[in-house]
Amino acid sequence: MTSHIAATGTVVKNKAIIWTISGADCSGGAGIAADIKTGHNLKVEVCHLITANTVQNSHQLLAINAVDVDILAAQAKALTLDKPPAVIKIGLIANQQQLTWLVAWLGNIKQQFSSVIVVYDPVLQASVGGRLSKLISTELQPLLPLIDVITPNLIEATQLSAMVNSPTTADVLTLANRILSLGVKAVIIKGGHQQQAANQVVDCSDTCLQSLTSSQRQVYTLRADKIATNASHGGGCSFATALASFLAHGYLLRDAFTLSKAFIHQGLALSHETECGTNDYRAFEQGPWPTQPSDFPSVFSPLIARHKKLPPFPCLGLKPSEKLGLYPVVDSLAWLKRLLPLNIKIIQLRIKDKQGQALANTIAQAIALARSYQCRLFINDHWQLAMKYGGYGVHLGQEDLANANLMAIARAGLRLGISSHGCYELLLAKQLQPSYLAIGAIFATKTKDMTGQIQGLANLKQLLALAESVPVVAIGGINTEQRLQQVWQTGVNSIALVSAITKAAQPLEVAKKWQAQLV
Ligand SMILES: Cc1ncc(COP(=O)(O)OP(=O)(O)O)c(N)n1
Ligand SMILES: Cc1ncsc1CCOP(=O)(O)O
Ligand SMILES: [Mg+2]
Repeated sequence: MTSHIAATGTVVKNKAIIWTISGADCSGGAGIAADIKTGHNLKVEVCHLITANTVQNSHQLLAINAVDVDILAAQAKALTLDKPPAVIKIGLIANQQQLTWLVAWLGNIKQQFSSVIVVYDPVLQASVGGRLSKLISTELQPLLPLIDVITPNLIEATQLSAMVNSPTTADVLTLANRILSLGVKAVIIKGGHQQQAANQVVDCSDTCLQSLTSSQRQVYTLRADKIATNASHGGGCSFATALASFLAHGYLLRDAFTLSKAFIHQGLALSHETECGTNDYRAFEQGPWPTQPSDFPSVFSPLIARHKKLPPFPCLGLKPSEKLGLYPVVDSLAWLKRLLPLNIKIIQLRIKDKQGQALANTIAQAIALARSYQCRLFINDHWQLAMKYGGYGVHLGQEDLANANLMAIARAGLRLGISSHGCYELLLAKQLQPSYLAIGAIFATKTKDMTGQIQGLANLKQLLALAESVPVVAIGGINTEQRLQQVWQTGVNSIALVSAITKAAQPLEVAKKWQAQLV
């Protein structure tokens, strides 16, 4: 959402704009129709450039009439002046002329609007059967370096990767790596096309491989059970447009991917519920912005695979509906000594500038001190020392998790709090069954570099719903009473503060006053 000041002086919120460059399916299931419905449901404005008019029904593709490239060029020119895109989603490219124009035009638009993101769903075949495009996959090569995210299914991914290597059977990651080597910045390979026998649960995993730097690649794998329904016409188009919409709203790729998979799961589940015994191939059911935890996928990662047998971490010992309230995060024993007498229920020691014996001594004393006040003390990062000195709990970030012995922490009976920045990380952390989930940064903060990871209040509310019964701590930039109240009203269990207390002129007064507001 962007905003501008209107002539009246009021701030006008503009909807994010996406463009879809794709074919029209007269049966209303796929292509432009799906894109407009998805964009509408996901609260973006959709401009559409139609590449071809197709004649198809639920059973077959009968004809295709490609649109003249001059019309596409004129539409692009007119819209660039009026409604510049945040994200461009490309679907059907009908022929070589369109491809040649698109490659030249995308090169220009990316220079003109450096932040524009291009999502490409490589539609060559119609799902009702028959070729939609005159192009063969090798001809797509010049387009690929202009693409930020490509979203092939397994069959399309195999065809694309054959440009790099002979099409031998390969695992999904090998396919994804080959596709990245063609110049796209990220690939999401959709695994939903596996066949499903009656009453059989089929795992439907989608894999995203993102190139972060020339040598660094990041994998995200999301799993859901396949839903048996005939209402999946346009599901692929809807997935790519959902991704475009969430990216246009400013979500990171990992979160846009997670939300898009939830959107598709929700739509398939909706149609499954209303299925009435017909075998007709029907349009994918478009639902609203996904919020139900049951629609969200599970995260699969090496960390999760290593922790299949991890028991749940101990809970925080709260009475039903009791909240932790104020959660000061401080960096010294001196701060603990000042704050613990205030009767706070939770506090964190977050030391970044000590090592060796000095660090160990501080942590040992902190644990003993907090115990004497019966306060829940979480030690940030230093889980071995927290275990060694019989601490109450540890707080770990997502990067810290990789190097921590979670089984040892759990077996030692320590509580675990985990940081998360968005829905992908929240779902991952939740699968480890922590004692609490932290969500941040809610607002911009000077305490830690959180570039690209500011959640805002609306997203915090959505993440809270996904956390279900796990207590949520909000953190980051909560430094005014107004912000404190806004965050508290979302229903979080606790609010963590660093600078609002440690940089306050009268820290104890602030801590007391704010603590009294969080009941
Ligand atoms: C309550 C709470 N939430 C988040 C954090 C951040 O932890 P992490 O991501 O590991 O970053 P560092 O604090 O280690 O810089 C936290 N400490 N506490
Ligand atoms: C450690 C951390 N993790 C997410 S935001 C943040 C810093 C919070 O500090 P402040 O309360 O001063 O904004
Ligand atoms: Mg940490």
